[in-house]
Amino acid sequence: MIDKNLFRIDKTRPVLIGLAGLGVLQALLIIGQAYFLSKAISALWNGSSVASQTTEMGIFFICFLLRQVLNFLRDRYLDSYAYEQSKVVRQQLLDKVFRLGPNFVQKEGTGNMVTMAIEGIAQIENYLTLILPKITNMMVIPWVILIFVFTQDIRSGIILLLVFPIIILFMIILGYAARAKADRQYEGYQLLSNHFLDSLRGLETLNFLGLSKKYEKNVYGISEDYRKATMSTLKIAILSTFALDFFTTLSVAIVAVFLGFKLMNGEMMLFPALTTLILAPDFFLPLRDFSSDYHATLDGGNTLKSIFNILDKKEFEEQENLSLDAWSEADSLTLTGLTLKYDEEATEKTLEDINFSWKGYGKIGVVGLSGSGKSTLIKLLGGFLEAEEPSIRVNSQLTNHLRLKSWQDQLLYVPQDPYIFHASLKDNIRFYQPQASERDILIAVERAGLLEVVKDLPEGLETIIGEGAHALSGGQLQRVAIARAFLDNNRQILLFDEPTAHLDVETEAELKSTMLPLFENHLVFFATHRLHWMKEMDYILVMKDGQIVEQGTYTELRQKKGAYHEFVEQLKGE
Ligand SMILES: Nc1ncnc2c1ncn2[C@@H]1O[C@H](COP(=O)(O)OP(=O)(O)OP(=O)(O)O)[C@@H](O)[C@H]1O
Repeated sequence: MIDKNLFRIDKTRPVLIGLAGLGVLQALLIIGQAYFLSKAISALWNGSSVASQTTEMGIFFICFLLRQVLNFLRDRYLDSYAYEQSKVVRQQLLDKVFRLGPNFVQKEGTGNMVTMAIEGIAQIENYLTLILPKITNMMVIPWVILIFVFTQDIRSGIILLLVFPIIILFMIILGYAARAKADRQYEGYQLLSNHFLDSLRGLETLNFLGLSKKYEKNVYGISEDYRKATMSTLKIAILSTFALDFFTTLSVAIVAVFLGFKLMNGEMMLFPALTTLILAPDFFLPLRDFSSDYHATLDGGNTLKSIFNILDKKEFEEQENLSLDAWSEADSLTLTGLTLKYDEEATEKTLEDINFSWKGYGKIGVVGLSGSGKSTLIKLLGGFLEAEEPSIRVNSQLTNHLRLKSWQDQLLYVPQDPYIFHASLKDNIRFYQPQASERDILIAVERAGLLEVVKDLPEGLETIIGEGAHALSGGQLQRVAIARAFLDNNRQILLFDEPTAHLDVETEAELKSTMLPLFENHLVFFATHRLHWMKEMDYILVMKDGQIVEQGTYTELRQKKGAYHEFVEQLKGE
């Protein structure tokens, strides 16, 4: 009955034990309330004066007050416990997502990850505050009350005992139905999050293609499905509350009827009958509480399950930490028979039998048709992806991925579509070098051909760019990423993935003359379709269908008239 995932949250066990102890205390107070109230009423019934019952009434009120105080303190503690623990879960989720890398987020869907980390965590907080006390109350309070009822009237005790499993059975049946519905609802919710973000991101394209109306209907359709799934979960929730209320009320009524008969036949005194009758609804109350909140907690339970599924995902294998000082002429990188799949279940390998070796500094061009695996190779070198077997050797260390601190500390990666943070242009440029001076930033800006752009910006370098702020063109964004590279000369390994794809020929030519000196005394991997860069490269890798089909210097490849030559001809023909 208890969600196993709860035990993966820190301190759940001691909290549950503490709550169980509180449950016993609560049950004793409930009994105290019923006992002293019945005592006072039966004494009054038997003709005693009100003044003579002040002690009983006083104890009744003390029990009542203590219950409220206990509930208040418990809720306060649980609020802060749930808040702290959900914060921990969020942190664990974010840490894990960072370790799993961008490919994981792409697979799961950014929208889904964002809602999971924001709204999902709020649902977990709600789940923890509701579910923990309800479970413990349900497991403790009815049994303490039942023992007491048996001491007062065995027949009433038997009735309560018999009805309890029937109600539990109903709860289980309806709970399963509700869970199935809630699972569907959660799937709908994930789909909706991803779809909504996807549509927002693609708004420009959709508008351009005249498809925005169609997509609007699509988003509407998905949100309608989600609404229907929610309503159908609610129907089950309402049905189960009704069923539970019906059964408990009926059972209390049966107890009352039997007690009434006994009273009329003179087989029982008013005091025990009244105590039993007052306690009967309290016997069922924890069950009703649990059931009425059960549905409200299903979302939280589902999110917790999804987050733990992510936390259990296999990470890049731990490697002995590579100790690599600044990359130098003496260092070497070797890939031997390297294969890679994006998805473990996929049958096709994205990179296959990659063999390549390099020592020291150098400029390595990576060319190939679209989809040939250039970006994948660059991502592997950036430590975002993992090879199937340990087939990467950095100096003497063999590894299957390059997510190694001393490698990544030297890395500078300029992707096809660089990410620009919502921050000033200046902060975006000095991303790898937060301490860089204004003067150095301006030099980098000039070398990246951004000077004119900076002059046109309303607040120059201080202009806030990125989402929700001043928008830059694709080419300008790429130049911001290149300026980052100009600014940080300490990073020895430079990875470029189509860094000039969005630039016009003139701007690219200008940039090329400033970028090439930057490549000196660095290890550079430069993936591109623009073949004029290849003349400047020391070595070229030609990729096709995930394999390096040819490699060598520019002159060697030109003379060979093999795959590179074919590729050049193919591009000319396009
Ligand atoms: N995140 C991903 N998950 C699964 N498959 C992927 C992913 N990214 C790329 N692929 C697949 O891997 C193969 C190689 O893609 P890659 O992006 O490396 O090619 P590329 O040569 O860089 O192409 P382009 O020049 O168009 O950027 C393609 O078949 C692509 O569909």
